[in-house]
Amino acid sequence: MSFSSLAQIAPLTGEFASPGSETAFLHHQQPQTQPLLGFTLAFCTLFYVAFAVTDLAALGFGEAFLTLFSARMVVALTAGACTWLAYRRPLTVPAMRLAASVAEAVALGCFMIIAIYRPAEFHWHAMSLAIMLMVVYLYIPNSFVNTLLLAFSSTAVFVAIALGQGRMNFTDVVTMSMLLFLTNAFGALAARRFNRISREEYRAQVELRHAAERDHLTGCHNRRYLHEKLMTPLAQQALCQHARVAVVLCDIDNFKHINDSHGHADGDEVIRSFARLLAAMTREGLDSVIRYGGEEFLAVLPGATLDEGIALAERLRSRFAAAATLSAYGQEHIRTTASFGVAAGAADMEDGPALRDLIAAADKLMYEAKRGGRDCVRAMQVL
Ligand SMILES: Nc1nc2c(ncn2[C@@H]2O[C@H](COP(=O)(O)OP(=O)(O)OP(=O)(O)O)[C@@H](O)[C@H]2O)c(=O)[nH]1
Repeated sequence: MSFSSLAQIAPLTGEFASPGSETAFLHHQQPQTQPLLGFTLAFCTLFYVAFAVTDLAALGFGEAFLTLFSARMVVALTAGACTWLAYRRPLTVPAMRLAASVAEAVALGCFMIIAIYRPAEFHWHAMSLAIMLMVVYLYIPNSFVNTLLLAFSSTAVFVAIALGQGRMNFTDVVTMSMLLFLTNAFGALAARRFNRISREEYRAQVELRHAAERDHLTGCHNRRYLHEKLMTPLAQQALCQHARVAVVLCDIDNFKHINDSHGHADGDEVIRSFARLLAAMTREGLDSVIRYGGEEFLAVLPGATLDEGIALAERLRSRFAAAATLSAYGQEHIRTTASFGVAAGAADMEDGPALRDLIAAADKLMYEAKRGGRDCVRAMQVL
């Protein structure tokens, strides 16, 4: 199944409907979103503090000014701490969202105090709130639901304060409420659009990577993946963490005969069923299964001993020989066998053999198995 069909985007939020896809996306975005959170909070904090000048102009120096200044300082400290965390610490996605939500809630909460202390300027406050809402919707990375809750609840509180103070006439309150509602509506639509576009872009990237690294017929990795992901010095270093490695090279027996007698479509079915068996018998996320040639497969088993490699090959051999593949049109059962070459060695960069040497050894062993009558396993420890 393709990633597109798995990773559906929810129409309401613009986020992936499946939590697994959403988490994978957020992890992928983390290196960009964390500095963005830090930058946006630092930038907004500067303005928040600078606007203390307007408190001074409106209230003069006194108790009310100092109260508002303290509120602005609380925002600066909270946002400052979150900025520091965003720049200095490798945050998890939930931690980053918590930091964003806390900073937003404190800033919007303190803004309500400012509105209460400066009731004569509600028109200006409404404009400031509209700008803050846009920042919340578009610049501070957070989940769509968190964003919506914070933005709508702060708007509701703000309108309630305006009504409670009774200094604005009814028409102004209605106009202001409608304008703020419009700000929220367009903010939410823009956030949803941004969510959708960034996820569609990510999905396209995953699909492209998948197409470049996978074999179309079986879904197994292809030779490009083997060379670019498993045989690089970096991959070899990662392999060294496992101390040892085994490889199993498998080749379906007399495959040309299957093609000749049943046709290529049935031949494809046999290849697919062998690939499914191999994928089911290897460890997901640790072993790599590669379609090495037409009817040849390679399994790379990090951490496996020679005996473990042989055990896997034997299990595969007996299961495949016993199983029958249903032909493409479901009319026949096709039976065949496979031959295996297993090579294992230490994954030590200095002294141990490289993956390339193990594959070459397994290849020779597989041909020995062919010469030995097929449907058998040949194995060797490569020092
Ligand atoms: N149906 C199908 N056939 C393929 C595919 N890739 C390669 N082949 C065929 O697989 C056959 C492999 O034949 P051979 O290399 O002679 O091997 P074999 O008949 O399995 O003989 P042994 O390996 O000696 O047991 C060739 O006829 C290829 O055309 C594929 O994707 N689908």
